[in-house]
Amino acid sequence: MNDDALLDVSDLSVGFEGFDGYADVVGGVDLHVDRGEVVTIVGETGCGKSVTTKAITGLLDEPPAHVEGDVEFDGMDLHELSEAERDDLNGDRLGMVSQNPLSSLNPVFTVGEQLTDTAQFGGSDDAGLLSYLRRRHSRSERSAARERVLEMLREVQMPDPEAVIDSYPSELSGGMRQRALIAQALLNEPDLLITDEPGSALDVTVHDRILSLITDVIAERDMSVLMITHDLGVARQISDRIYIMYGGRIVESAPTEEIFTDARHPYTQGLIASIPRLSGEPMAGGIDGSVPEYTDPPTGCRFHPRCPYADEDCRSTEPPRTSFGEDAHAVCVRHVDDGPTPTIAETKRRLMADDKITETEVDQ
Ligand SMILES: Nc1ncnc2c1ncn2[C@@H]1O[C@H](COP(=O)(O)OP(=O)(O)OP(=O)(O)O)[C@@H](O)[C@H]1O
Ligand code: NI
Repeated sequence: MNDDALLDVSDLSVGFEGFDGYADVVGGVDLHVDRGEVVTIVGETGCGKSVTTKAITGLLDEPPAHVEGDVEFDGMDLHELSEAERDDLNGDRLGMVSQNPLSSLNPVFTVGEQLTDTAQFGGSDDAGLLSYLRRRHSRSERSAARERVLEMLREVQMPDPEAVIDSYPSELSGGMRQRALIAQALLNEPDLLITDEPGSALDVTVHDRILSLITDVIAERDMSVLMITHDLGVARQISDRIYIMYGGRIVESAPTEEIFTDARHPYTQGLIASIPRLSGEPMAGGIDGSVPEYTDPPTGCRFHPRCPYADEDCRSTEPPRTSFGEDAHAVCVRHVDDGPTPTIAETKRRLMADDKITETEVDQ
């Protein structure tokens, strides 16, 4: 679809078998990240951002997950690769920083052992293979790799890197573990870095520091980045282009500034109206309601139960996708229909009016 695309995802869908039935989480996701481009996926908690990135990087167990669609990285179809080829790619050309550093670092090896393996052998986590590879490589190669790890730990501003390199993950604070993971992802100078809300599990100041670290390392490198965040303000600071996700669907995408000047989807507009800096007086509590139940999702447009413009069409039919220029689109019936065109001001007015109605109902 796009010659410049380093990562090209089309029609990705992910569901999970579970006790409550089949959860139809992600569907119809098309996205691309061009060479040198920084792209974010933004959406509320539970909207399917992590599931999307895990499906892209092959981190979901199938079953219970069912993944369909095409994922191409530099022209290679990722689903066609063997597990070994995939491991090679993952620690080498594709760096991943996950939302939960504890589950990504192995508790039984020191930070130095794990990162030095990554520096020498890429992304394999096969213990047998790793010990074989270690025996085959010389001590001088090992110590050169360790030196590289130390350098990278310094670059991510790890406090006391000489001590940290011989520590176990459990001996580090949450922020330090996150820094170790960022260092690991960058060790082999990946072409694409995928980061899933780095630091979101940490307290606000540590989170802010991790974000500013990520911003710095991105600025210093010519790599492509796919970053997940629930914070539109962060996306604005960092990215060239933004995808807005709701209920496992991409509902809008556009170059970053266009999202803020010309937001076209009522959900995007609601998110913008919730940011104090952008909207003057923000809507208290954001958009009313919560993300859908994936075992029984709303019919038609998944956003319709929360949308201040929803009508019968929205409840009964899948919304169409409308393009605006080359690189922007919105998935909302209002853009092909005669109804009111959503503007941020109008959406905010309606959402706040909805708030009031709910409050009165509660009072009674
Ligand atoms: N392994 C799994 N099995 C079943 N359901 C899952 C699994 N992983 C995720 N889900 C469900 O998929 C939905 C989307 O989850 P996901 O983690 O992608 O959200 P998110 O947008 O990353 O949210 P957050 O901002 O909180 O990280 C949730 O309802 C979640 O319960
Ligand atoms: Ni997530």
